[in-house]
Amino acid sequence: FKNTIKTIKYYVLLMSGGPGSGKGTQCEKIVAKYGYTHLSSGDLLRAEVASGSERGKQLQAIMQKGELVPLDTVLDMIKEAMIAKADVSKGYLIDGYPREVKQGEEFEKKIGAPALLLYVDAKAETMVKRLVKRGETSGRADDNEETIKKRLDLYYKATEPVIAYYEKRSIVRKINSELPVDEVFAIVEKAIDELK
Ligand SMILES: Nc1ncnc2c1ncn2[C@H]1C[C@H](O)[C@@H](COP(=O)(O)OP(=O)(O)O)O1
Ligand SMILES: [Mg+2]
Repeated sequence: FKNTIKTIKYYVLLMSGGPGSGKGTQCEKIVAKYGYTHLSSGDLLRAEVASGSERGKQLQAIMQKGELVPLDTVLDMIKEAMIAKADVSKGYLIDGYPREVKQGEEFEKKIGAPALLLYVDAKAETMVKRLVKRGETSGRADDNEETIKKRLDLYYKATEPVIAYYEKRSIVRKINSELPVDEVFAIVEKAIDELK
């Protein structure tokens, strides 16, 4: 690659929040309005597996055993995807990463400091309700009540501390995601526009 990550001066926005809080829904609207490059760590991993590459095969083996994909692998994939879009990107929207404080620290070291963290916040009860409903049509194996409980536990244990970590730098904007989608987006827009 000709570009290094140093040439990437654009905004990095992190999208954080619990499972079912509405991250994906808001990301879609952000992309439509601002044209940012949307990178979802889960999508990147699944695409790598689907490509049949050597790394994809290794990832698949790890995931089949139910183990965690090494932190460096996920981060390298995000970084490569960022570099690949460096010439055309207006900014990056990173969805679902970092999942734990360690991942946030590594992100800083290898990529840089994000400009904003949108903390999409909904009550546990609301997230469960939305995921159960999403599970009726999503075809996602993890949208069932038992797995949802585990994902929520992991979120509160590992991911919420990430928000506290960035709060110290005052880049966190808390978004009330109990509201209807368009009202949530109005708050998101305000937070992004304040950056400019
Ligand atoms: N503000 C809102 N009000 C009502 N339903 C919402 C909502 N935001 C999202 N949803 C619905 C859409 C999905 O079926 C479900 C989960 O949303 P999602 O965007 O897929 O969440 P996430 O990506 O955070 O897991 O909830
Ligand atoms: Mg999502």
